[in-house]
Amino acid sequence: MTIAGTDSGGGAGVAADLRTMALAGVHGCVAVTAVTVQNTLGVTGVHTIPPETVAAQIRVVAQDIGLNAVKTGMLATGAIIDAIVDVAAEVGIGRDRPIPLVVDPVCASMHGDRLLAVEAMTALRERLIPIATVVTPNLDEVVLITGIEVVDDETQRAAAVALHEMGAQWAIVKGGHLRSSPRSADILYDGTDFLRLDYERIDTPHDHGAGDTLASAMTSALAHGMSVPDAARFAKGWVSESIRWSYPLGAGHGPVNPLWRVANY
Ligand SMILES: Nc1ncnc2c1ncn2[C@@H]1O[C@H](COP(=O)(O)OP(=O)(O)O)[C@@H](O)[C@H]1O
Ligand SMILES: Cc1ncc(COP(=O)(O)OP(=O)(O)O)c(N)n1
Repeated sequence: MTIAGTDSGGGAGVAADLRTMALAGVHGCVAVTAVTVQNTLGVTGVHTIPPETVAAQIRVVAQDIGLNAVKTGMLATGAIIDAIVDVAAEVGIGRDRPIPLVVDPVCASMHGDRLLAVEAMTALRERLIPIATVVTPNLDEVVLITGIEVVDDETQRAAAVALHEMGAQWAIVKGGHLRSSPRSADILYDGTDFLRLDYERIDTPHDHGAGDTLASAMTSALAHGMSVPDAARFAKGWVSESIRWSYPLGAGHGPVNPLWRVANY
């Protein structure tokens, strides 16, 4: 299941998650948190869904279809986070529970449009991250959550340690925004070992939805029963090729393209 917002441009959020989940061989269910008015140039409107409706979407799917793994994306408000954390305890989602939880702590779009209210940062830090099986921030989110500015490998590792100490079972600090590096390397940490997930940096402005695609590929792999390190390796390869095959849609940042798996270009 993806618990996330919609993107009218179809590049990020629920649309990106469902594309990847389908191609990765799992049936994706949806709990919508917000409707965004969005294209490749940015977000111009947000309409949030009532927290009890978000919780109800999760509950009815858990009770009927069942859940093998869950991912969160744009959550919009602290009240929505509180509702998700409460229903997660009720149906068994989260670390040390039967259903693994991947938390992509989406705070803003790549254009700087706020997707999580400032008041929600405390609930994110103190309630959601502590129940995450894996948390997957980009570097802007790392600063907002931990106060650590990542500039190199050492600070990237320090951020992963801080997120683990906040309660996440595993932390992946994504290096996509570390443009000074010729590689695009993410660091995975479980409290003991660091795993570096390294890939060439692909030179394209069309990377909209990359973070969602990484997290939903990882969620799909966890739903198939893979371990977290194997799921992270799978997701890294998946998102890298999706960026390679991204396309120039609209006047801004076009979407990444998980259809590389099936399309004959
Ligand atoms: N230009 C790029 N080339 C290769 N991989 C990239 C590139 N940009 C981002 N990635 C990878 O895509 C994933 C999403 O990263 P990032 O862009 O930092 O997240 P977000 O979309 O949340 O801002 C990470 O695995 C990151 O390393
Ligand atoms: C509805 C919605 N959810 C998430 C995002 C951010 O997506 P992300 O994959 O982090 O990609 P970029 O914003 O970096 O393209 C979004 N924009 N909209």
